[in-house]
Amino acid sequence: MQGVASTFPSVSRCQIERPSFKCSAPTPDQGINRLKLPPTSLQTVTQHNKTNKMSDPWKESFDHAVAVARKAGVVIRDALQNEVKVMTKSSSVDLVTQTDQRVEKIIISSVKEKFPTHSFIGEESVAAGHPCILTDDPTWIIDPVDGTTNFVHGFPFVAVSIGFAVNKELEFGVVYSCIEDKMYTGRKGKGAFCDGEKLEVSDVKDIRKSMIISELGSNRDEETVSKIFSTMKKILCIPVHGLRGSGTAATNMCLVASGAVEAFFEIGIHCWDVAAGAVIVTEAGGLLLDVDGGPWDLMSRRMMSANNKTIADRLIKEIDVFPAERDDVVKSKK
Ligand SMILES: O=P(O)(O)O[C@H]1[C@H](O)[C@@H](O)[C@H](O)[C@H](O)[C@@H]1O
Ligand SMILES: [Mg+2]
Repeated sequence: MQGVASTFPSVSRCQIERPSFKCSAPTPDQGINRLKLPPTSLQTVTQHNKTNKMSDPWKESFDHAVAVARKAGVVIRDALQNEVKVMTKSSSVDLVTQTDQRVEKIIISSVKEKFPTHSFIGEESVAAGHPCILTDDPTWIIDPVDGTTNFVHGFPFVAVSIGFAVNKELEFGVVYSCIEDKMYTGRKGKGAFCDGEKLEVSDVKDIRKSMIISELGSNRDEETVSKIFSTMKKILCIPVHGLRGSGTAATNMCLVASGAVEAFFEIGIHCWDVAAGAVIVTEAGGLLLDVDGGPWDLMSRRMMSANNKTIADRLIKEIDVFPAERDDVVKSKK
């Protein structure tokens, strides 16, 4: 499928001064699914690796995703110390920086080198005109900087998000919340973790005891904004304990997985915002639905992720749905 974008579009620029961050050096991964081999002969080790590859075919890809996400996070943290050149994509509030583009190139080129047959869907490659179609190929679904607006303003929630799908099914997700220095991971059938600690969604069933997270998005069409606000008003007035937004869908989903909030929903997100988080939430015991209660679809740009169906169904009743064009719509070339 599509490869790395050689050049990203050049768009309108302005400059912004931001507060600088002081960040500690990253710590090594603490026991994230590390393979422990007993001391034994080379032959047995080789045999063990072969068996392991068959029973756990995506382990190498997963380990690589964790390593490259951490490396990307270091690049993002370093970039926070400097002035950022801000460019725009679909509208004046859809921001992109050279860091988004650079980090995506770093991730894709490192994956290509190790796994030359794999495919990619990356936020900035798609912005540069690459197709956003999921095939049966092993596919890396990448948001190099989830929370670009946060990054531009120095609001301290920014994540590298890497989802991985095979035969159109998500196999693992890695979200590195790089300013907090938290590594979230999920692998199909193998659980979800944050820095090696197992994650579990909250067991709250009473919506009146819940905390919900959502976003205002980057659509400034008045009718859409009214629907977003009317939804939030209705949810607040249920009442719920609180309504929050971190500015990154990937981080929001990790907060559902961690049990810090009961649910995250948004219309207008893209597949790269939620592919990794989807695995992390489900592996932590949560569920994913469409915002109308139907089955969730990665390309639909709609997401309801919750700790349980009682909470999800109650929220779905209050959502004023608005249209968002699917990610996999093939645009005709003019
Ligand atoms: O563009 P990036 O990668 O920063 O991602 C988006 C967020 O993930 C959304 O939840 C959020 O609502 C915003 O639309 C934001 O753009
Ligand atoms: Mg994003």
